Amino acid sequence: MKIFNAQQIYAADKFTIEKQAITSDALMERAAERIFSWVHSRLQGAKVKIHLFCGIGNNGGDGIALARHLVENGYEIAVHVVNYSDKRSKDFLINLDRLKERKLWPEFLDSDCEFPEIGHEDIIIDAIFGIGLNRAPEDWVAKLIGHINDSAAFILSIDVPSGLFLDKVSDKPEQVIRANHVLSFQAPKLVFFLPETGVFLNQWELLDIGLDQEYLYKTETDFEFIGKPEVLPLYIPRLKFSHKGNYGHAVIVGGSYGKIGAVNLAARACLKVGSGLVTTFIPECGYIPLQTSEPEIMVLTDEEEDFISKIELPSNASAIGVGVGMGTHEQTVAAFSSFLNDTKMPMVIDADGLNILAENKRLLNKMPQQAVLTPHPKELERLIGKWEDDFDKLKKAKAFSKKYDCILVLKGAHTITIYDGKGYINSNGNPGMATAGSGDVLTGIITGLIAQNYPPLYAAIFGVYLHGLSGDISSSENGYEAVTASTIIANIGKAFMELFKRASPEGQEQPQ
Ligand SMILES: NC(=O)C1=CN([C@@H]2O[C@H](COP(=O)(O)OP(=O)(O)OC[C@H]3O[C@@H](n4cnc5c(N)ncnc54)[C@H](OP(=O)(O)O)[C@@H]3O)[C@@H](O)[C@H]2O)[C@@H](O)CC1
Ligand SMILES: Nc1ncnc2c1ncn2[C@@H]1O[C@H](COP(=O)(O)OP(=O)(O)O)[C@@H](O)[C@H]1O
Ligand SMILES: [K+]
Repeated sequence: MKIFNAQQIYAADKFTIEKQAITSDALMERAAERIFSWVHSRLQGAKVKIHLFCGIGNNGGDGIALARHLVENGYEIAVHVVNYSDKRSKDFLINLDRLKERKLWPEFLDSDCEFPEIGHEDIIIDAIFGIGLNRAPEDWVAKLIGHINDSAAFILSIDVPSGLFLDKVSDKPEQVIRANHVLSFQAPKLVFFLPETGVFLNQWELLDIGLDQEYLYKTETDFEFIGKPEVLPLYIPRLKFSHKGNYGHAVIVGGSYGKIGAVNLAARACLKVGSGLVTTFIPECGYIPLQTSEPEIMVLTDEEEDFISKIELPSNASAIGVGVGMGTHEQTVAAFSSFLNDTKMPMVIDADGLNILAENKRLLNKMPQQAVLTPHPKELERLIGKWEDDFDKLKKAKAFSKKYDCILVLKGAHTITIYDGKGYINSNGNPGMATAGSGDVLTGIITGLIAQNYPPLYAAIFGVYLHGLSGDISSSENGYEAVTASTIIANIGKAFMELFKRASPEGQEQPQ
């Protein structure tokens, strides 16, 4: 699903109005009707007090139009207009008049007003600012936002939490609404997924307001939200008359004394995503534990007991995952360096592989084309340097990916895969996955997919989704705390099965 920026949304709005020959007020009415039916289907006329805080632009207009629907359906409401500017939008004014025609007079709040009392069981509709926010709110508006946040009432934000910019991080977090739920129009916003801005909302949902589909389809975006519909077409089916030779030979290079487990996890993940053959290349000390615990996995060893000093691959290797648990011994650095000189095979680089690259930046130019790098935030910082905020991070990551022709997988709650100027934002996964070794599993998954001939970008996008889905199945069975890297591996099979379930008319999923 595409993630549009504010300019693109405004353009879609304009295009839709022209093509459908409707007024902008009709589009606002559509938006308000969608919000109303969402609220009404949940509250079912409950006698709960609803405070609507409405700005004077179109976001406020949505709120005012919603107020009319609520009052016509018997809800107990209080409408507070946050009068932060004289420049009221046309559709705000149209809807204000309609409200007044129904004998409902909003309370106007300004810089020297008293803020309304809000009970902790009340509901707040936040329609102060939408995607038009372009500067920090004035002091009194910021204080009002603080007052709303402190109320402990349930906050439903319209389109975006008010005070949240779409293209930068607010330097004053207390000036942003902390929404329990956001009803956003048509498409998700990038800010829902970044660590510094996503914290302002618990959940989000989309409301279809009928923006022109052709326009949305044709408009190229910088970011895409990756769910099941996006990953399914990437899947490569297994063929009846195939044999293990058709599914590639994945090699995991890594491990050091005390960290052989990382290789074990990555290699098991390679197998579980369907790699035909899996070999590990590890220091001698890992031979017996790995060979005895994982009969399906072949083991090659370094001459050194505790670390890697010279990397050698099986002759028919088809993809390499390098770096997990590898350490940064100087002989390992030398081995990795000459390995990069000699090998142009598809490669996933993680953990100490990334740390070695960051310490020896000249090696970056030796990476094979479209190498997949899977840094967590600290590793990313070592590679691309410090960033000012999450938007700057994305900009720097895109520049890095372009410079070195690599695919960057920025791991986090919403992992973002970057390539060719575009970001693919993963939709699933959970905090249970913040556990030792879950990144090693991801490295194995992506390596195992590339070994089977998935193009590296698709392997990264598909692999990240599959990893998140396996993590979600793990937590749904055992809770967040009990998710371990091994349970994620154990659920990869179920994750594949889940991918091929389709929704039945009743909304229950069935196998395809
Ligand atoms: N296609 C869609 O998705 C549809 C979207 N719709 C809705 O429209 C919303 C966008 O509406 P909007 O453009 O009127 O902007 P909004 O956020 O209400 O701000 C109002 C104005 O405030 C100003 N301003 C900015 N910052 C400020 C500040 N700190 N302090 C004071 N003033 C400030 C700035 O004007 P300026 O003063 O800069 O000229 C700005 O224009 C969108 O989020 C959605 O809810 C639907 O109605 C239907 C279809
Ligand atoms: N809060 C979270 N929500 C979703 N996924 C998460 C969360 N925290 C971590 N993960 C995922 O878990 C993995 C952790 O990777 P990493 O930090 O490299 O772990 P390790 O080094 O222990 O293997 C990443 O794929 C990341 O996206
Ligand atoms: K809002």
